[in-house]
Amino acid sequence: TQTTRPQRMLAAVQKNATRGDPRSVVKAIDQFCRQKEWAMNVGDEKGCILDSVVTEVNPATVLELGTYCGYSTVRIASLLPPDAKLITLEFNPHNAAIARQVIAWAGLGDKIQLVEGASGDWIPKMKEKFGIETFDLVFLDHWKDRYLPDTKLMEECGLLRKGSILLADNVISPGTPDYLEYIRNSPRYKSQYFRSHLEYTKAEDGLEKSVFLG
Ligand SMILES: CCNc1ncnc2c1ncn2[C@@H]1O[C@H](/C=C/CNC(=O)c2cc(-c3ccc(F)cc3)cc(O)c2O)[C@@H](O)[C@H]1O
Ligand SMILES: [Mg+2]
Repeated sequence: TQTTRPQRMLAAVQKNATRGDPRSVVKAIDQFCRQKEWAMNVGDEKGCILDSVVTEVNPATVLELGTYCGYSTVRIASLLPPDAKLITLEFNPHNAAIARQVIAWAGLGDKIQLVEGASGDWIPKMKEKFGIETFDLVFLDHWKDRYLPDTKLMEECGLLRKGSILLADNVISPGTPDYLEYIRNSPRYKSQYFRSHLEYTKAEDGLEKSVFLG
C-alpha cells in the first residue's frame, strides 16, 4: 500500500539520524527534502533565522501553531533552556502521529507537549489545561488564513505579555496578507521582516518577527 510523504520523511529520520541527536534529525529531514521530496518544513535557511530568534529570546514558554512532522518543533526545542516548555498544536491525527515519532527519535519528548487539536479550540484552554500564564515566543506555521484570527484570540485570552515575540513563517510564500497588514500597522506591535527563501527553493519567502508591546 502507498505510503504518505510524512511517513517517508519519518523513515528517512529513522534511517539517517542518530537517536537522541536533534540536530541530526533536522539534518536528515533537510537532506530528504532537498534530495528526495519537497515538504513544507521551515527548512534550513529560514531555520537559521528561527534558531537565532530562539537563542536571543531564550524562552521559558513556547507555542507552535502547526506541528506538521515536527521539524521546527525539534529545531526550536533543541535550543531551549532546561526547564522550558514547548506546546505544539496539530489537528491532523496522521501528522501528529508522525511528529510524535520524530520528536521521540530526537529524544525531546520531555520538553515538547504535542496537543492534537485545532488552535482555535486550544488557545482558550492554555491557562486551565497547561498552567501557562503567557507565552514568551509563538511560532506561527499553520494554515495561513488562521494567523490573524489566532493572533487576535491569543491577545483576547491574555496569552501575550509585554515583550512576547511572534515569529511567523511564509509571510511572502504562500503569504499571509491580512496578518501582515494587521501586525505592521497595529500600535501594539513592533515588527521586523527577515527576508529569506521558500524552503529548499530559490523563491522569496521570509519570517516576520513581531514584539507585543502590551
Ligand atoms: C484550523 C487552524 N488551526 C490549526 N490547528 C492545528 N493545526 C493546524 C491548524 N491549521 C493547520 N494545521 C496543521 O498545520 C500544518 C499546516 C501547515 C500549513 N503550511 C502551509 O500551507 C505551507 C505551505 C508552503 C508552500 C509554499 C509554496 C508552495 F508552492 C506550496 C506550499 C510553505 C510552508 O512553509 C507552509 O507552512 C498541517 O500539519 C495542518 O494539519
Ligand atoms: Mg511554513
